[in-house]
Amino acid sequence: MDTAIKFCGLTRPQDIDAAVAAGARYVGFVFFPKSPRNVSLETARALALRVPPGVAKVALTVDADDAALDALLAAVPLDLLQLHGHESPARVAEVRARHGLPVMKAVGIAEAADLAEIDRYQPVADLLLIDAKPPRGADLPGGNGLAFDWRLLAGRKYWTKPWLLAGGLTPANVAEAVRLTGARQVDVSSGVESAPGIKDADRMAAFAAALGGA
Ligand SMILES: O=C(O)c1ccccc1N[C@@H]1O[C@H](COP(=O)(O)O)[C@@H](O)[C@H]1O
Repeated sequence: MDTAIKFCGLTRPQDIDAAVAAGARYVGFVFFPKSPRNVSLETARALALRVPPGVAKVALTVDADDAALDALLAAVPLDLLQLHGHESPARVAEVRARHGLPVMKAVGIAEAADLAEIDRYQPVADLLLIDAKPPRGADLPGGNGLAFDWRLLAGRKYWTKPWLLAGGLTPANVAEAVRLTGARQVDVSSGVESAPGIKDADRMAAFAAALGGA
Protein backbone atom coordinates (compact mmCIF):
# COMPACT_ATOMS: atom_id res chain seq x y z
CA MET A 1 0.00 0.00 0.00
CA ASP A 2 1.24 3.52 -0.84
CA THR A 3 2.30 5.77 2.00
CA ALA A 4 0.22 8.95 1.92
CA ILE A 5 2.17 12.20 2.12
CA LYS A 6 1.23 15.53 3.66
CA PHE A 7 3.48 18.40 2.64
CA CYS A 8 3.01 21.11 5.25
CA GLY A 9 3.86 24.79 5.34
CA LEU A 10 3.36 25.59 1.67
CA THR A 11 3.61 29.30 0.93
CA ARG A 12 3.86 29.72 -2.87
CA PRO A 13 1.93 28.55 -5.93
CA GLN A 14 4.92 26.53 -7.16
CA ASP A 15 4.90 24.65 -3.84
CA ILE A 16 1.38 23.45 -4.59
CA ASP A 17 2.43 22.32 -8.04
CA ALA A 18 5.47 20.49 -6.65
CA ALA A 19 3.39 18.80 -3.95
CA VAL A 20 0.80 17.64 -6.47
CA ALA A 21 3.52 16.41 -8.87
CA ALA A 22 5.03 14.44 -5.98
CA GLY A 23 1.70 12.73 -5.35
CA ALA A 24 0.65 14.53 -2.15
CA ARG A 25 -2.52 13.31 -0.43
CA TYR A 26 -2.64 16.46 1.76
CA VAL A 27 -1.20 19.98 1.58
CA GLY A 28 -0.92 22.11 4.70
CA PHE A 29 -1.07 25.85 5.31
CA VAL A 30 0.30 27.30 8.55
CA PHE A 31 -1.63 30.01 10.39
CA PHE A 32 0.79 30.85 13.17
CA PRO A 33 2.51 34.25 13.00
CA LYS A 34 5.75 33.06 14.64
CA SER A 35 6.30 30.48 11.91
CA PRO A 36 8.42 31.21 8.84
CA ARG A 37 5.66 29.33 7.00
CA ASN A 38 2.83 31.55 8.19
CA VAL A 39 0.46 32.66 5.42
CA SER A 40 -2.24 35.31 5.32
CA LEU A 41 -5.85 34.35 4.67
CA GLU A 42 -5.59 35.94 1.24
CA THR A 43 -2.49 33.94 0.29
CA ALA A 44 -3.97 30.75 1.68
CA ARG A 45 -7.15 31.23 -0.33
CA ALA A 46 -5.20 31.67 -3.56
CA LEU A 47 -3.09 28.60 -2.79
CA ALA A 48 -6.12 26.50 -1.82
CA LEU A 49 -7.91 27.36 -5.06
CA ARG A 50 -4.92 25.96 -6.94
CA VAL A 51 -5.18 22.54 -5.25
CA PRO A 52 -6.83 19.90 -7.47
CA PRO A 53 -9.68 17.67 -6.27
CA GLY A 54 -8.45 14.62 -4.42
CA VAL A 55 -5.77 16.48 -2.47
CA ALA A 56 -6.93 17.53 0.98
CA LYS A 57 -6.35 21.12 2.05
CA VAL A 58 -5.31 21.33 5.71
CA ALA A 59 -5.19 24.42 7.93
CA LEU A 60 -2.67 24.21 10.76
CA THR A 61 -3.62 26.37 13.73
CA VAL A 62 -2.22 26.72 17.25
CA ASP A 63 -4.70 27.31 20.07
CA ALA A 64 -6.91 29.34 17.72
CA ASP A 65 -10.14 30.74 19.15
CA ASP A 66 -13.53 30.45 17.47
CA ALA A 67 -13.35 33.92 15.95
CA ALA A 68 -10.05 33.12 14.26
CA LEU A 69 -11.40 29.80 13.00
CA ASP A 70 -14.58 31.47 11.73
CA ALA A 71 -12.49 33.99 9.78
CA LEU A 72 -10.25 31.25 8.42
CA LEU A 73 -13.10 29.07 7.26
CA ALA A 74 -14.95 31.99 5.71
CA ALA A 75 -11.91 32.93 3.63
CA VAL A 76 -10.24 29.66 2.67
CA PRO A 77 -11.76 26.48 1.19
CA LEU A 78 -10.49 23.72 3.47
CA ASP A 79 -10.97 20.01 4.09
CA LEU A 80 -9.33 19.44 7.46
CA LEU A 81 -8.28 21.41 10.55
CA GLN A 82 -4.96 20.50 12.20
CA LEU A 83 -4.80 21.59 15.83
CA HIS A 84 -1.15 21.88 16.82
CA GLY A 85 -1.29 23.64 20.17
CA HIS A 86 -2.39 22.75 23.68
CA GLU A 87 -6.04 22.15 22.73
CA SER A 88 -7.68 19.82 25.26
CA PRO A 89 -9.77 16.82 24.15
CA ALA A 90 -12.88 18.87 25.01
CA ARG A 91 -11.69 21.73 22.81
CA VAL A 92 -10.99 19.31 19.94
CA ALA A 93 -14.55 18.01 20.22
CA GLU A 94 -15.90 21.56 20.38
CA VAL A 95 -13.97 22.69 17.28
CA ARG A 96 -15.14 19.65 15.37
CA ALA A 97 -18.80 20.23 16.30
CA ARG A 98 -18.80 24.01 15.87
CA HIS A 99 -16.86 24.33 12.63
CA GLY A 100 -18.07 21.23 10.80
CA LEU A 101 -14.73 19.98 9.50
CA PRO A 102 -12.79 16.88 10.46
CA VAL A 103 -10.04 17.59 12.96
CA MET A 104 -6.51 16.23 13.18
CA LYS A 105 -4.88 16.67 16.61
CA ALA A 106 -1.10 16.83 16.89
CA VAL A 107 0.43 14.94 19.81
CA GLY A 108 4.06 15.49 20.81
CA ILE A 109 6.19 12.48 21.69
CA ALA A 110 9.57 12.48 23.43
CA GLU A 111 9.34 9.36 25.60
CA ALA A 112 7.13 6.31 26.14
CA ALA A 113 5.00 8.08 28.76
CA ASP A 114 3.85 10.58 26.11
CA LEU A 115 2.06 7.85 24.18
CA ALA A 116 -0.81 8.05 26.67
CA GLU A 117 -1.70 11.39 25.07
CA ILE A 118 -2.68 9.53 21.93
CA ASP A 119 -5.29 7.58 23.88
CA ARG A 120 -6.75 10.83 25.28
CA TYR A 121 -7.39 12.26 21.83
CA GLN A 122 -8.55 9.15 19.98
CA PRO A 123 -12.19 9.47 21.07
CA VAL A 124 -12.53 13.04 19.77
CA ALA A 125 -10.15 13.51 16.82
CA ASP A 126 -10.74 12.23 13.29
CA LEU A 127 -7.01 11.81 12.71
CA LEU A 128 -3.91 12.01 14.86
CA LEU A 129 -0.56 13.56 13.98
CA ILE A 130 2.21 11.94 15.96
CA ASP A 131 5.02 14.48 16.04
CA ALA A 132 8.18 15.11 18.04
CA LYS A 133 7.60 17.07 21.22
CA PRO A 134 9.16 20.53 20.74
CA PRO A 135 12.21 21.36 22.85
CA ARG A 136 11.46 23.36 26.01
CA GLY A 137 11.34 27.06 25.15
CA ALA A 138 11.07 26.48 21.39
CA ASP A 139 9.33 29.25 19.45
CA LEU A 140 7.38 26.74 17.39
CA PRO A 141 5.28 23.80 18.64
CA GLY A 142 6.18 21.96 15.42
CA GLY A 143 8.11 22.41 12.22
CA ASN A 144 11.41 22.21 14.10
CA GLY A 145 12.94 19.42 11.99
CA LEU A 146 13.23 17.31 15.12
CA ALA A 147 12.60 13.56 15.13
CA PHE A 148 11.66 11.38 18.09
CA ASP A 149 12.71 7.80 18.74
CA TRP A 150 10.56 5.99 16.19
CA ARG A 151 11.09 2.69 18.02
CA LEU A 152 8.55 3.98 20.58
CA LEU A 153 5.85 3.29 17.99
CA ALA A 154 7.10 -0.11 16.88
CA GLY A 155 4.43 -2.79 17.16
CA ARG A 156 1.68 -0.39 18.28
CA LYS A 157 -1.16 -1.38 16.03
CA TYR A 158 -4.11 -0.84 18.34
CA TRP A 159 -4.90 2.79 17.50
CA THR A 160 -8.35 3.06 16.04
CA LYS A 161 -7.96 6.43 14.32
CA PRO A 162 -5.87 7.04 11.20
CA TRP A 163 -2.58 8.68 12.07
CA LEU A 164 0.30 10.47 10.39
CA LEU A 165 3.93 10.33 11.46
CA ALA A 166 5.73 13.69 11.62
CA GLY A 167 8.86 15.29 13.01
CA GLY A 168 12.23 15.59 11.37
CA LEU A 169 11.35 13.48 8.35
CA THR A 170 13.58 13.91 5.29
CA PRO A 171 14.13 12.17 1.96
CA ALA A 172 17.04 10.35 3.61
CA ASN A 173 15.23 8.99 6.67
CA VAL A 174 11.55 8.64 5.77
CA ALA A 175 11.78 5.06 4.47
CA GLU A 176 13.42 3.95 7.71
CA ALA A 177 10.85 5.87 9.77
CA VAL A 178 8.03 4.09 7.98
CA ARG A 179 9.71 0.72 8.34
CA LEU A 180 10.17 1.14 12.09
CA THR A 181 6.76 2.63 12.89
CA GLY A 182 4.45 1.04 10.34
CA ALA A 183 3.13 4.50 9.46
CA ARG A 184 0.87 4.60 6.43
CA GLN A 185 0.81 8.38 6.31
CA VAL A 186 3.63 10.88 6.83
CA ASP A 187 3.84 14.64 7.24
CA VAL A 188 6.90 16.74 6.40
CA SER A 189 7.75 20.41 6.48
CA SER A 190 11.34 21.55 7.10
CA GLY A 191 12.88 18.36 5.67
CA VAL A 192 11.87 19.38 2.15
CA GLU A 193 12.95 23.01 2.36
CA SER A 194 16.01 24.86 1.07
CA ALA A 195 15.54 27.52 3.79
CA PRO A 196 12.89 28.03 6.50
CA GLY A 197 9.58 28.53 4.72
CA ILE A 198 10.98 27.86 1.24
CA LYS A 199 9.94 24.47 -0.12
CA ASP A 200 12.30 22.76 -2.56
CA ALA A 201 10.62 20.90 -5.43
CA ASP A 202 13.54 18.51 -5.88
CA ARG A 203 13.50 17.57 -2.19
CA MET A 204 9.74 17.06 -2.31
CA ALA A 205 10.15 14.74 -5.29
CA ALA A 206 12.99 12.92 -3.53
CA PHE A 207 10.81 12.50 -0.43
CA ALA A 208 8.07 10.88 -2.51
CA ALA A 209 10.59 8.74 -4.37
CA ALA A 210 12.01 7.48 -1.08
CA LEU A 211 8.55 6.12 -0.34
CA GLY A 212 8.29 4.56 -3.77
CA GLY A 213 5.91 7.23 -5.04
CA ALA A 214 5.80 9.74 -7.92
O1 LIG B 1 5.76 24.09 10.20
C1 LIG B 1 5.57 24.97 11.06
O2 LIG B 1 6.08 26.09 10.95
C2 LIG B 1 4.74 24.66 12.25
C3 LIG B 1 4.42 25.70 13.11
C4 LIG B 1 3.64 25.48 14.23
C5 LIG B 1 3.18 24.20 14.49
C6 LIG B 1 3.48 23.15 13.65
C7 LIG B 1 4.26 23.35 12.52
N1 LIG B 1 4.58 22.31 11.65
C8 LIG B 1 4.14 20.96 11.80
O3 LIG B 1 5.15 20.20 12.44
C9 LIG B 1 5.37 19.00 11.74
C10 LIG B 1 6.81 18.60 11.82
O4 LIG B 1 7.62 19.53 11.12
P1 LIG B 1 9.06 19.13 10.54
O5 LIG B 1 8.82 18.22 9.38
O6 LIG B 1 9.79 18.49 11.66
O7 LIG B 1 9.67 20.43 10.13
C11 LIG B 1 5.00 19.33 10.31
O8 LIG B 1 4.71 18.18 9.64
C12 LIG B 1 3.89 20.31 10.46
O9 LIG B 1 2.62 19.65 10.46
